Amino acid sequence: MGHLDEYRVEDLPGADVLYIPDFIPEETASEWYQALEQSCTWYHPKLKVYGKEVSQSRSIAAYATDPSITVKYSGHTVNMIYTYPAILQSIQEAVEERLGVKFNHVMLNRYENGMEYIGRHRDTKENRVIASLSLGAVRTFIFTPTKNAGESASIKKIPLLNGSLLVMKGDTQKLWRHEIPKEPKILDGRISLTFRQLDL
Ligand SMILES: O=C(O)CCC(=O)C(=O)O
Ligand SMILES: [Fe+2]
Repeated sequence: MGHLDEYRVEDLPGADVLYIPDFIPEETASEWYQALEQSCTWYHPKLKVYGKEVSQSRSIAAYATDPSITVKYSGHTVNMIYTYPAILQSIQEAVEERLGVKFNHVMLNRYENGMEYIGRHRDTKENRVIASLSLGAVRTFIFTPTKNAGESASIKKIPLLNGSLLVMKGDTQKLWRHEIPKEPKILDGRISLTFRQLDL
């Protein structure tokens, strides 16, 4: 991904993050948003939190290229679909072409408004590269360093624009956590497509 060096995000010691603000034009982003809202298998996962069943606020949809790929988190086995809708297939190909890497899984998140969020977390290191395409409302992505990121590391906020692409790779998951906090003033929806590489 050396051809994308100009998009490297500074001030994230030990991490390896690219941010392409204008990956696709806003008009395309709006078209894709509507198409995905219609064609994906959205649902609210039921998670087990401290032994209690709770419904996750943001909805998700998940696809994989190979039937051996399964994903589980917080006691929930993800409803994985092994046939991509045509629009999703072409989006994945566009991302693969731009980055020069292949993905075998995509997890989509739909945040109805600023009350829906994703808590601070790390994704598994199995995810060598995660590319996240943002459609819709601008939401703030926050990186928080773990102790191992070093003394100089501090919180970094990136407003993820409509049509932008954020790529996390290398030791990013090992040394940093990330989240999208609640922003109650935001009334519009956002969809993110997180393309991933899982081991078969
Ligand atoms: O919505 C996003 O951009 C981030 C989602 C995320 O961190 C995840 O799905 O692991
Ligand atoms: Fe994540």
